[in-house]
Amino acid sequence: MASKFQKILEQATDSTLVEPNWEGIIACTDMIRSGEVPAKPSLQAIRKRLQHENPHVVNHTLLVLDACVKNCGHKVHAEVATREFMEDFKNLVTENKYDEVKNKSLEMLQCWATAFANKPEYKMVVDTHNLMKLAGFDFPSLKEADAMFMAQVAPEWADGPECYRCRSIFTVFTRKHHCRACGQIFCDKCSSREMALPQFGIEKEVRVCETCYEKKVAEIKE
Ligand SMILES: O=P(O)(O)O[C@@H]1[C@H](O)[C@H](OP(=O)(O)O)[C@@H](O)[C@H](O)[C@H]1O
Ligand SMILES: [Zn+2]
Ligand SMILES: [Zn+2]
Repeated sequence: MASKFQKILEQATDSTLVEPNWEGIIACTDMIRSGEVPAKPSLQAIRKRLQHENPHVVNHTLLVLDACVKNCGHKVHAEVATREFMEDFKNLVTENKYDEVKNKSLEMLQCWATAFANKPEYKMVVDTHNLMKLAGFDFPSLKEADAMFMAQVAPEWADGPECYRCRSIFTVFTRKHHCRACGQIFCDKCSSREMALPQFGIEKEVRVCETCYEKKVAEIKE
């Protein structure tokens, strides 16, 4: 499994990419979020990729990591909030010589530490942030989308025999699909819309259900 994830991760973080490979990034988060690959080996693959000597690879990997933290919930948070992961992540700021890598790492740590401020199970992230602040590292101010992330973390994908909205039973012809916003399971008819989810760091349009789509349209009209 991890090898399939490794392949997708390498495509999503290829050194020749001149802009984010959102298909690849979403494919990584979907594999973890759907449970197709276990979080632990996937985050170890990400952690290893963050040590790559090419700064472009590291920057693309940081985008994958940020999307995983914002979309895959506790199973990823638990892997990030470990001493080993935080030690490596801190080194991206203290050891990496590329400013783009340093700044992106500081921005991500700031967002996570803020989102995890009241979650003792992720104390390692908050402590790392505080220690680096005390050491004089200059953290950027939180982006609005990151503040939204603090309010709502993408829920785990639901499973079930029928569409959450119209209750039609899944068959070989009525396939299962998931809404990237609410994580519920739907038939194609009830989840044929697509939209970006900035609150989860997703800038590419992804599949969402009718309800989440209509909610977003209503918000924009307000
Ligand atoms: O098409 P299938 O072989 O049934 O596989 C489904 C697709 O991968 C769906 O992706 P999508 O939500 O992007 O459509 C995913 O949400 C379902 O969990 C999978 O069962
Ligand atoms: Zn339906
Ligand atoms: Zn939804």
